[in-house]
Amino acid sequence: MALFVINRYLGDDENLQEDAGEDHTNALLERLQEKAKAREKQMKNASTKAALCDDDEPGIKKKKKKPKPKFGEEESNEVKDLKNVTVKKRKKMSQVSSVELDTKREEEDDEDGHKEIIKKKGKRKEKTTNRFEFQKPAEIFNSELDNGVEKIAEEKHLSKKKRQSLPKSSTPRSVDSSATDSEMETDVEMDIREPEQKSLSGENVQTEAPASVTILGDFKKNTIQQKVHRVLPHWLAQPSLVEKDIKSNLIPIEEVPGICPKLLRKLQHHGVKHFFPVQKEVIPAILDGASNGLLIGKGGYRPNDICVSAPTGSGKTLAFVIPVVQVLMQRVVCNIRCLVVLPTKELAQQVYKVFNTYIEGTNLKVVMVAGQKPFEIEQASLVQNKIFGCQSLADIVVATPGRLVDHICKTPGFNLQHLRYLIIDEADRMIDSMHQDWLRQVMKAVYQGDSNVQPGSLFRRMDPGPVTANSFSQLQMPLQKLLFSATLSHNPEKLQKLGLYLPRLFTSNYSRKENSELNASTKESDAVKSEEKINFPKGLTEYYVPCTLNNKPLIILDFMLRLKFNPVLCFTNSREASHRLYLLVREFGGVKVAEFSSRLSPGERKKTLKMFEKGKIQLLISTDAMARGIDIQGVKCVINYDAPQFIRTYVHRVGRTARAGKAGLAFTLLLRVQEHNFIKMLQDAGSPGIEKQFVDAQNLKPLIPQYQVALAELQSIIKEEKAQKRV
Ligand SMILES: Nc1ncnc2c1ncn2[C@@H]1O[C@H](COP(=O)(O)OP(=O)(O)OP(=O)(O)O)[C@@H](O)[C@H]1O
Repeated sequence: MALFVINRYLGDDENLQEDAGEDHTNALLERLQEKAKAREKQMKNASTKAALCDDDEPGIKKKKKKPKPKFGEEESNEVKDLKNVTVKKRKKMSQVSSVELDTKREEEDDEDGHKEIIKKKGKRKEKTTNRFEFQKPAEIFNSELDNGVEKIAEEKHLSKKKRQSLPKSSTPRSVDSSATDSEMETDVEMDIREPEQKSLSGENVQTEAPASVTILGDFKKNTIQQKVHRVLPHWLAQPSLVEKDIKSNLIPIEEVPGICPKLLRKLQHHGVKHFFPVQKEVIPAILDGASNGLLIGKGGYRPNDICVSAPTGSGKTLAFVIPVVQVLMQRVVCNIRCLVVLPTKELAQQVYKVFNTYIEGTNLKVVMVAGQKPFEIEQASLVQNKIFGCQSLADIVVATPGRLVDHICKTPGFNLQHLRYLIIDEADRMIDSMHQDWLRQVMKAVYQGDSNVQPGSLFRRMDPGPVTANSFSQLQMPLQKLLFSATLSHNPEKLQKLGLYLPRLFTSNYSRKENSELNASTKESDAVKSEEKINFPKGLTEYYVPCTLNNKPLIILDFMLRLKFNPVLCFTNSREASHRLYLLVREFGGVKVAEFSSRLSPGERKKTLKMFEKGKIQLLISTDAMARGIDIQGVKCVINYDAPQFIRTYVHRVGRTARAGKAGLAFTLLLRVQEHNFIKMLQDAGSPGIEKQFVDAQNLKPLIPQYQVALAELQSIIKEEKAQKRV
């Protein structure tokens, strides 16, 4: 019976009858023992793996005892074992792949019955524990399990001791470096991290998935080149160099080729015996573009457009006035051949004056349309109505963009079809004002007569388009754009807005080293640097004066009364600030002061400028209306009462002194909070260096009583002004 039961158990019942005997009984018993051993081993493995999963929890104490498998449950235990192996493999895979897979692994773990673990533990802890599982050799892990919680506690104690004995820097802290010591000590993870660290340094550590496992979607970390290196167009990368130092690079006017004797005499008559570096380079280039006369370019080709970037006060105005006057002197019929566009009325007035000086004694006529005079008067100065049609009265028009567009749209006979030169002064500022649409209007006016040109006409103007054999077969009446600024952008995207034709760049913002670097491999940072670098006038000395909001006006008074700076041009950031400071200094007394801002009418502004030029005003307080281009002889000192926000503004403000190779001083009053950023802005722009200039508080003390009185006066004046405004 016993044999029968054993045979049934071993699944041999069909042989029971045939093999009955003593040998057979012994064999059966042996097999039974083997089977029992195998089952015991399986059970042991199963319980170990279950404990392994439980051990994921911070409290290993929670290790659950697995119910003993019953007969007939072997198969299900094997399946469980297989599942455990799969979980391990998956975890190994997840370590190899990126963090992105973590979420997926969480889901997989969930499916495998590890929900509780994931819920209870933070993500950081879970990752650490998982890593331990794959990297730690199985023997260490099993022995820990065998010895139970007590052994682990013992090890914890030992490892803590070991850590304490190690120097701080050598204590390995990988993931949990941010956690506090107390946090780590309460966590069993720290105990098991010790062997992990050891295994990390060991050679046999298996960090990759086993060869039998195929990892789908595995990837290697490739460094992707994210930055697109910018390559400057050749004309920007290879500009013509304009020397920065005016004084040591003067050239006698006779040595510059192509200037007619009449103009040379005129130059000498006005005290110009030498050309400045920018004039030496640019005048011949403009003359060269018209070497075949006014109506066709050199060799019949359209001449290159020209961009000039040279420091403030370096003589850019004369660099375009002289060649334009020389070329236009050849004209027979009066038509608008040159249009100069500038941002402000005052600047237009100044350039108009220079043109007038050099057209004297020729048939040329220059007209200014900048809103200084009523619109009708400007119209009458531009066009004359005759029996046979409208006749232009101007060869050269100097204009501000707004007024120019008004005349293009509203003045009958205002004709730009014969325009030969379009000069854009303060070009960077004019690019910024492109939203006014003035350039499109001008170009439309220049090419509008295209369809009306007679078939037999010798010269015609075609809308610029692709260069074809046909476009070359016609003689083109060229339009050449000339751009000037002290802070001309070298940014091709910005310049592209101007629709330049094969431009040539003349610049002082340039060094040979920088250029060769740019040329070899135009790194973006280099390109940006060269783009932002600005040249300051050689004779300029820059200072900044640390101040507080309260002592700012006192510092200005100290400069004027004690240090006797005269004449001083002082800039504020708003017309209100200009007005208040003007009133305060006026009420304080002892200084001839005036203000210059849009508060004044154009007439008042003109008068103020004249008085300042004549030395009748010691301190002129202005907004940025005067920052650009204004050329006032003898300004020895510029003070930035308010620090400018942009480097371009700073460069143009301080550029009102140290002009034409002379010396000049620039002071900027800086609040403590402004100092760092301001100095950095200047350094980035390539300033030769700004020095700190302290004003002794003792020097300001004697001014305080009178200053208090002036302040009280100022308050009542402001109140009155506000009341008047309301009425
Ligand atoms: N060759 C020269 N010889 C003597 N003086 C000159 C010469 N060229 C220009 N100047 C004088 O230098 C001063 C500055 O010239 P200009 O106004 O043209 O400078 P700019 O480069 O246009 O300055 P900004 O960028 O500030 O407009 C003017 O007073 C001008 O008369």
